Amino acid sequence: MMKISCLNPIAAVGMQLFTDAYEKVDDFAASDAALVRSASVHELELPDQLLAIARAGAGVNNIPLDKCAEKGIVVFNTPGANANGVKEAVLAGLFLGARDIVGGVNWVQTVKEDPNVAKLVEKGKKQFAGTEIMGKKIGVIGLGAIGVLVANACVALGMEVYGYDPFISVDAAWNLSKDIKHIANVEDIYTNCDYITVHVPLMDSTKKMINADAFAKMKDGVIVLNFARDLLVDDDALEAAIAAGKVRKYITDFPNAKTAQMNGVVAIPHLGASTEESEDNCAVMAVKELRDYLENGNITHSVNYPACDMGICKAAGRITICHKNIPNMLGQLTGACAAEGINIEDMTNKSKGDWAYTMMDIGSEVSEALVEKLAAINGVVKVRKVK
Ligand SMILES: NC(=O)C1=CN([C@@H]2O[C@H](COP(=O)(O)OP(=O)(O)OC[C@H]3O[C@@H](n4cnc5c(N)ncnc54)[C@H](O)[C@@H]3O)[C@@H](O)[C@H]2O)C=CC1
Ligand SMILES: O=C(O)C(=O)COP(=O)(O)O
Repeated sequence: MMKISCLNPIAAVGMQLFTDAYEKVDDFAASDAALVRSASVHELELPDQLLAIARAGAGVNNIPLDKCAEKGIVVFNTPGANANGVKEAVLAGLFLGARDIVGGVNWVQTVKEDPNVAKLVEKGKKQFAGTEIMGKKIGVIGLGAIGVLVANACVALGMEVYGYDPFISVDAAWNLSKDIKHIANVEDIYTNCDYITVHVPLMDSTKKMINADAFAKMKDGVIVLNFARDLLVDDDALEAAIAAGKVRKYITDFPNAKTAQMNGVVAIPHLGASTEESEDNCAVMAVKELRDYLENGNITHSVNYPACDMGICKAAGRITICHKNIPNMLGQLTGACAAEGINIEDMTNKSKGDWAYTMMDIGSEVSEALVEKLAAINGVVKVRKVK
């Protein structure tokens, strides 16, 4: 029986997809596969028997991807499954930025006991007035699942939309409204836009991408939205930019010890994906990915191993191998089969960066001897008898 642990609560509609062949356990150390949302896996010891981790969500900066790859642990995420939830939260953020709705709502609480509250409201409201969104320029940095939805929604709101993503996927490009201005140099977003919203993953290359240089180029009174990850923004530079009046408001779904205390910051408690729909979508997609990997060895939406799909095994046996993407691996893998007198009926080999994955359907049952031979090859990190 496969043991599954959850490092965060995962929506029931997903968990129900596990059959009787699975057992839910509390102990990560005892699990064959794990599901996670935002909990950090970095500090956890990765157990030897762990085959896969599925992130029910998009961002995988809470998972040690390289460490997992080295142990043959395939990490999945659920691209796009919570994108609409985040888009709607970003739209809420836009409206919270345009007028001081948060300040106004908080102020009403301070005068709510006054019998003249209705009159006070009319007198006091001007301090919370703002601007309209229609006709303003917004720059969307990162045009993936979320960025595309945000950009298109902003077009529908009557905004002038600038989109920047040097690595945009073909799918995302197809889905982008033709009214969006394609920006080749992110500086054009900084210098032109009234609103800037960031939708890129947190990686070494994007850490603190919104820094003092970026703020310096922005228009005075710009509103910056960050529904991606706190570390994309340099907090010290942000504080200075707010103090200087450069940034009118910073709307973030990722408050931290510094930004939560800053004036001019609207701090939302990471609600982007916290909708029933997003939670259900992510859980269902994550559990389906895990099951297909555990039961068939197929990989869909992995972030550290290549996509690889041979459907359901119709041969006598199926064996899968996680290995380094280095020369002569295939020769050695097939050689090991030949040495055992095994006929390979079908096979697939794919690579992604430093790592590769091979699936072999063979004409006989997978023997222990074959597993041992394959596992002994230099560069092989995990061998699994799937059938
Ligand atoms: N607030 C929340 O609850 C949520 C936040 N997120 C965050 O949003 C991020 C984006 O999510 P998705 O759109 O689903 O991911 P995605 O992978 O579909 O899109 C990310 C896009 O960023 C682009 N990109 C990468 N580096 C870039 C750079 N330097 N400049 C411009 N573009 C760059 C990529 O080409 C890709 O198109 C996630 O990585 C996560 O950190 C995601 C879901 C929920
Ligand atoms: O999917 C993401 O990247 C998110 O940030 C959502 O996080 P959550 O699943 O709500 O803890």
